[in-house]
Amino acid sequence: MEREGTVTKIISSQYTVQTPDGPVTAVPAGKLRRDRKPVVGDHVTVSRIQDSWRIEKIHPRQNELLRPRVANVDQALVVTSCKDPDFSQRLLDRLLFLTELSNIRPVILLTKTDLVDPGELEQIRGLLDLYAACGYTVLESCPESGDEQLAALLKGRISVLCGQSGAGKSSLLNRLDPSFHLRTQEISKALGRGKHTTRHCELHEVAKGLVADTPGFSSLDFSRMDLSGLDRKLTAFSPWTGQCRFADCRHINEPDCAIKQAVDAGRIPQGLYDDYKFLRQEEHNRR
Ligand SMILES: Nc1nc2c(ncn2[C@@H]2O[C@H](COP(=O)(O)OP(=O)(O)OP(=O)(O)O)[C@@H](O)[C@H]2O)c(=O)[nH]1
Ligand SMILES: [Zn+2]
Repeated sequence: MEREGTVTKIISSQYTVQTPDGPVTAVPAGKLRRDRKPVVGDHVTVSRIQDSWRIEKIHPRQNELLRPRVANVDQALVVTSCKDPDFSQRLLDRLLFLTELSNIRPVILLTKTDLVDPGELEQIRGLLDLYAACGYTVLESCPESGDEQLAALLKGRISVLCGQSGAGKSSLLNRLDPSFHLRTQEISKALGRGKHTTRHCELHEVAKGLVADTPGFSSLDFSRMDLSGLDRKLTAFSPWTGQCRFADCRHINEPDCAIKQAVDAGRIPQGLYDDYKFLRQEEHNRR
């Protein structure tokens, strides 16, 4: 008997695989133990041999996040608070860059809208409207709002959350599923495990989707990253890809740059472009 499923949890060599008939505990076939071990999020084929299940095959990965180790991430919820911590466009941009560099679709999720006065909220919403206009999905989540839109977005997908400490990641997941506990670095520090913890990430069912219990992109360090493909991966730039005069345009100082023209026309948020430019120049200076 064979089944298709998704790996949701790994404890030493025991893999929990969620199948349409429910979870099974499986052990990878010998060749998978040697070469390419399954990770959480992997779509696999399991077969039943007598009383035990074996993972026979790992299906090709659509993407793979290294920290936490999760494959086939459909989306990263970029949790951005209005206050405590203060709204930061620069941080938002950097998280968008990181998710898109990893071939993961970002969803911008604004939280703590109740903590700012109406004028400030209007300003933040106005800015995020520009992100929505250039292709990003933008949602708000707060205790009073109800989270139907967010639930619909999670359903049937694998999601990772990211965002500053205190931005409201665990709060919003707890609203959707009171049993959910997001693991944080603070917790592992408190337990004295430091950053070398080898505990695996686990996927939990929330709103009929799977959500990683460890936040992603905790490091905003771009210094060892290859940013050369960033412009082609950015949702905000994608309508203009290939329209610059030079095929290898970096969209910094080049003439007839379609990206710079789109920024000047207000089609790409100026701040997002400035943050892009800053990173590319920083990368250039390191060489
Ligand atoms: N007023 C208000 N407070 C909120 C809201 N969402 C979260 N909080 C509060 O903000 C604080 C931090 O929220 P958490 O959900 O723990 O934030 P987190 O992103 O999970 O933080 P880490 O665990 O440090 O990564 C908590 O005291 C929450 O009660 C909100 O929409 N409105
Ligand atoms: Zn250009």
